[in-house]
Amino acid sequence: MNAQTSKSRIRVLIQDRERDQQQREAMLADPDHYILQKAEKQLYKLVGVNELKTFIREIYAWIHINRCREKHQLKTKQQSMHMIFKGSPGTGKTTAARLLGEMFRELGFLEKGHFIEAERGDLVGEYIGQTAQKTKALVQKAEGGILFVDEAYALARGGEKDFGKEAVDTLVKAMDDNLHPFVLILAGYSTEMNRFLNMNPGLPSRFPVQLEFPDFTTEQLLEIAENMLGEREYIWTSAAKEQMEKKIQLRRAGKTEHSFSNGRYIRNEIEQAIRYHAVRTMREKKEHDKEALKTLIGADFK
Ligand SMILES: Nc1ncnc2c1ncn2[C@@H]1O[C@H](COP(=O)(O)OP(=O)(O)OP(=O)(O)O)[C@@H](O)[C@H]1O
Repeated sequence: MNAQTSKSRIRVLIQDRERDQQQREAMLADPDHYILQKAEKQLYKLVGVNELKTFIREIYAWIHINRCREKHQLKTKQQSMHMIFKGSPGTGKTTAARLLGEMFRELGFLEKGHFIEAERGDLVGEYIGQTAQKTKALVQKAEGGILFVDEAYALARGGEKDFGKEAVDTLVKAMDDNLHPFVLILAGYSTEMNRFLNMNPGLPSRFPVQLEFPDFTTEQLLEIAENMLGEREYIWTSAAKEQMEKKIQLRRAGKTEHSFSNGRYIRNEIEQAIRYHAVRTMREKKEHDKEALKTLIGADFK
């Protein structure tokens, strides 16, 4: 490292330390406000998902006001936070669940806020007694955090005699256990989730929070793409954007319901374009200027 680089590195470290100190002071002065500001920054990065944004703001307000009420010796009561997320693939359900885990931890609603993702195979066993054991073990792992069950309706696949029913019953029992709190999120496509909830009349009322994650419009997908590029320090030309727009339209048209994977499709396309850009740039020149290193063109989205 030469003298100039080490000086600038030290400057960055000092700046980092000063920023940390400022953050600590802001946090100590008004913790709830600080956490809300931090969350707003993360929400700002999410495109669409208006129901989720409204819900998160409600949670902040509720927890904050509860703390104020406590100071005035007014009653506060815990609310059940188990949730249903409905939406197609790639509409942000997992992203939202992870974000909620982090926020619940910061707000003191959950002790750890960690995220455990499970599907039918993780909960359901093959012989009598195994399902309850497997499900309880997962719930234990999720204690203090989020248990996210994707494609939850798969638990009802085999009907009354299937072990999936035992998994649902075990989950329901664990949900009411206030001594070992966790947040259960059942996720999946809207139609299948509605059918699943209708088949289990005791379930809907146990999930007071039900959020819809609608498919993104083409404009929203382009905005997501632009954000992803920004995060990775890339930009794109208008021809590249047009090319991406065409690809989205074609892709969507060729897909049946639920098979278009929204944000995940965009992430894969961006990552592929970045690889194409690397090959093209390497082939074109030996010396690369900054502009060329960060600019994706139409051909990168071929
Ligand atoms: N609202 C959003 N704003 C920006 N990016 C998003 C948004 N929703 C999803 N993404 C991005 O799309 C990708 C897929 O999202 P995610 O895994 O959360 O979807 P999902 O609904 O859980 O999908 P699946 O049901 O198939 O598991 C991630 O890279 C994520 O960052």
